Amino acid sequence: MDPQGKLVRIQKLGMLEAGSPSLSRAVLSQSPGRRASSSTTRPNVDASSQTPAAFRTLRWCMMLVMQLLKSAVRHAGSRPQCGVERLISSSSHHHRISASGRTHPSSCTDADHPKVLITGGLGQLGVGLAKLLRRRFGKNNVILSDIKKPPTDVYLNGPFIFSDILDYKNLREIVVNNNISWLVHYSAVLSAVGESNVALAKEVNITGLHNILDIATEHGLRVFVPSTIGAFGPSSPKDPTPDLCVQRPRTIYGVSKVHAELMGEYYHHRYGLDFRCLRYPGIISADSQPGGGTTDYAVQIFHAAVKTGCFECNLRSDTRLPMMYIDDCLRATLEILEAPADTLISRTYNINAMSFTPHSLTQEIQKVLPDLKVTYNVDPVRQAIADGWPMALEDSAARRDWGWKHEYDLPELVQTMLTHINTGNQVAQAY
Ligand SMILES: NC(=O)c1ccc[n+]([C@@H]2O[C@H](COP(=O)([O-])OP(=O)(O)OC[C@H]3O[C@@H](n4cnc5c(N)ncnc54)[C@H](O)[C@@H]3O)[C@@H](O)[C@H]2O)c1
Ligand SMILES: C[C@@H](O)[C@H](N)C(=O)O
Repeated sequence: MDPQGKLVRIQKLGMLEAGSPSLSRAVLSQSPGRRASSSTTRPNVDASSQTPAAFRTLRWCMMLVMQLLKSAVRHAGSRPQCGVERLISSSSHHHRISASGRTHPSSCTDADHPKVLITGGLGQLGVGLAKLLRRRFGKNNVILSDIKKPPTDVYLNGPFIFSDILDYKNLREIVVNNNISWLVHYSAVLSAVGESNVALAKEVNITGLHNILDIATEHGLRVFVPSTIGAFGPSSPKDPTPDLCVQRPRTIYGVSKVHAELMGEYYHHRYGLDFRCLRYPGIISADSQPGGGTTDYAVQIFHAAVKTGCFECNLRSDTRLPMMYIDDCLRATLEILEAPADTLISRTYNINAMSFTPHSLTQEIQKVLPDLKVTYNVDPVRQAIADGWPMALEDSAARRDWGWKHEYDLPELVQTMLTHINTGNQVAQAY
């Protein structure tokens, strides 16, 4: 790591940015247009005597055009969309991307698409997001990365690279060598694991985030960092929790996520970083396991219901939390990544889908599997965390600004999860 060098680079970026308007003012003050006003007092001269001035004018015009072209190229680099896509995303209020991501126009070549790096990609969400983005942008344009060894099917399904977000130099090398234009930052230590290893959570969630933001700023990347219902605390309004309200979380996970929201927004305003952030509810998925959070029970109960018919829940039966099916979460992520910058009134949005308690989830699963038995053995650490979290998120700004709309409520969630897990089991048994 090279904090000193990073600071100097960021300062340089700031100076360049702050310096550019005065630079253009200086160029303009020397412009022939300004000189022309003084030349109006000159006596009439014939065309041949104007040649040096005309030449200077021409040269100045060419320089101006070059400047404009350079800035257009820079701009295109930070918002990499081909013409057809730009049309699609500029109407994203009305245009819905299917969860399969198959709406992308065939006229775009691989080179027109963003080149995406996903950090922490082998957790609950990364592989699914890579699938969705690869369908949309092409297999080779989406690189998964993590510090773990990928399962063979993941390794074979598209580019995978080792990346430790705490290794600044290595991260920068990956961004440069792969011409990365979008960065999805999924590496994190989640709420329950964070409470059992605060030092690790601080390192990964705070130092790691600093590396990501500095590299994204240095290379003009669009960067997505997920936040969470865990960014709120016991003193936040709970039902529903608005986008803007008191945020005093009591976990290191929550503190680090509020820090991420604020740092990202600060870099956006200070350096023009294209930072985008969604506060996810607890995410439910069938074919990937949760990584040590407070909402994990809501995934584990489905597997237990299908495999053994019994489940021991570590939260109280009346603990109501916001939850979302993974397809909705990943589609929201793609939608905010593609939203035209001028539609984003804010850089951090709540997204909401459904809320349930262990009891109401059990009842819904019992409609399909009536023999399911759930007992309760409350984990005080997880329960204390959940008691400080929202019951529902207020997400009208996301719905208004970039057309967010969830598709899965509790009955669809239960049906889809049970179907996926059953199908997965049948496929596994067939081998
Ligand atoms: N899953 C949810 O319910 C949920 C809800 C809200 C927000 N989020 C956020 O979404 C993101 C992804 O969540 P997830 O559930 O996939 O998390 P996860 O815990 O399942 O996966 C995190 C990944 O980060 C990796 N990682 C840890 N240290 C690293 C390092 N030094 N360098 C690179 N990678 C490292 C881990 O190996 C792991 O694969 C996280 O930022 C999380 O906070 C998730
Ligand atoms: C809610 C979310 O951030 C994560 N699933 C956790 O429980 O920690």
